[in-house]
Amino acid sequence: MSLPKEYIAELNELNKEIQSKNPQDILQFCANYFQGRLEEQRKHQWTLEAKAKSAGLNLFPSKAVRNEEASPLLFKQPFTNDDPHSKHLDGDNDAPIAAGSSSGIFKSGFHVGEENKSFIPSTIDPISGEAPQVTRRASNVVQVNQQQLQQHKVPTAFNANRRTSVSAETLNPKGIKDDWKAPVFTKSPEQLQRLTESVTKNFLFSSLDNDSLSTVINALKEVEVPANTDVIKQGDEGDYFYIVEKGLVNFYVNGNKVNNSGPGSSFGELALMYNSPRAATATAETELTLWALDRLTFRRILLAKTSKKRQLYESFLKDVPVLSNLSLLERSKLADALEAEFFKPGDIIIKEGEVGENFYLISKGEAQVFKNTEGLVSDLKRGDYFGEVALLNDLPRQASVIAKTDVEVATLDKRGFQRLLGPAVAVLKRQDPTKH
Ligand SMILES: Nc1ncnc2c1ncn2[C@@H]1O[C@@H]2COP(=O)(O)O[C@H]2[C@H]1O
Ligand SMILES: Nc1ncnc2c1ncn2[C@@H]1O[C@@H]2COP(=O)(O)O[C@H]2[C@H]1O
Repeated sequence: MSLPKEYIAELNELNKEIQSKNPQDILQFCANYFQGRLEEQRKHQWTLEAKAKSAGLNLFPSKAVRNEEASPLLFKQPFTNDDPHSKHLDGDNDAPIAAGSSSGIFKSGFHVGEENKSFIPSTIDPISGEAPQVTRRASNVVQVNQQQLQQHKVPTAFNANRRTSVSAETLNPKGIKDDWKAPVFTKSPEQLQRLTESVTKNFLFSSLDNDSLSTVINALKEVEVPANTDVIKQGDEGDYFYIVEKGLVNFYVNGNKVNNSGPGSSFGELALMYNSPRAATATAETELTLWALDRLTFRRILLAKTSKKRQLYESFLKDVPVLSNLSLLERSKLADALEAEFFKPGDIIIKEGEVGENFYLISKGEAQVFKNTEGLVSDLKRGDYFGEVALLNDLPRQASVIAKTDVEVATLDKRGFQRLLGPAVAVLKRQDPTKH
């Protein structure tokens, strides 16, 4: 008997993931991977079912009596709800969405291409780890130290090799009622103003509608961290996601400095997204002002929103030839960062000589490339890309790109381009149209 096609396709994807991530704990990696795939598929199915239902169709008649409030999910979870591994002290029992602990989608600077890695100094963590005292500066500003941060870090017996936490509660698709309410930390007008500035600098928040944005802003808690303090320790369980308002943070993996980040950036998303141990130690180089978002609000609001985009773009990205070397996880992260833009026939999408800020993939329609000196140089269709030359070489736009029909593009800004295209960058460089 030959094996089912879908099974072979899944295994091929998994093999690619394993090749690119080279995980140490193969079984845990595979478990996470398949749990992520299962959840994606289940969510997709659930969305289809909900859409069909609103159109008066019943896609799955045998499930017609499903009790939505009690069980929003269409398929059975592989582990039961009372699986001991799904319990967290904060009552959060959300499930992972994908596998691996690689670079984040939310902060610039990780996931840099090979050529950028050489800029990262390899220094040893100089941090003493001594815990200063906790002081309260104002009722709604908490000054923390390691000891206090440690209090958030629940299971003390946390084991990196434990089975991934799984339960019936996932990202809670819209419309499903439950008792969860995001925390609210009252803020002064001055805090609100500072927070709004930090939040608007962070592209993660750009996809939020007004309600979600206000939920997140309410739920953020201001945290002051003294210099030389570990905000996150590699291997711990994830509790908070952080946005940096002021100061500098260094990241260390196995004692080696791998990265740093400053105001407007964010960190601590990987463990919350993938239910994996913290991938790095984050240490305050200077005194920090951070905004902390609890794990559940992060997953329920921020992650749920980005997942929508993921569903929208993932199948398109699979068919883009230049991205064929990207792993499933890399494609998911790219999908999260893409924004749709629409053009009418004759619209100038890119103008020769201007400064380049974006990279484009055509998801619908056709466009044409013109050079002032040569006229029409090429035609572009769905799956083609443009706008890479200026970004790769720090040059002005080398040609104009004009919509021939109605065009929809998926666009990525410069930071996303450098951070998220991974192995595709080498292909883009090889195919540079100005060098052929
Ligand atoms: N090179 C890196 N590898 C892993 N994590 C990094 C890196 N640079 C920055 N980080 C951040 O460090 C954080 C540590 O906690 P998380 O794993 O939750 O999320 C991680 C990322 O946000
Ligand atoms: N022959 C060509 N010369 C220059 N740009 C081209 C050519 N063919 C296609 N292009 C695309 O047109 C884009 C114009 O903006 P960029 O220079 O950023 O990137 C360019 C390429 O993606």
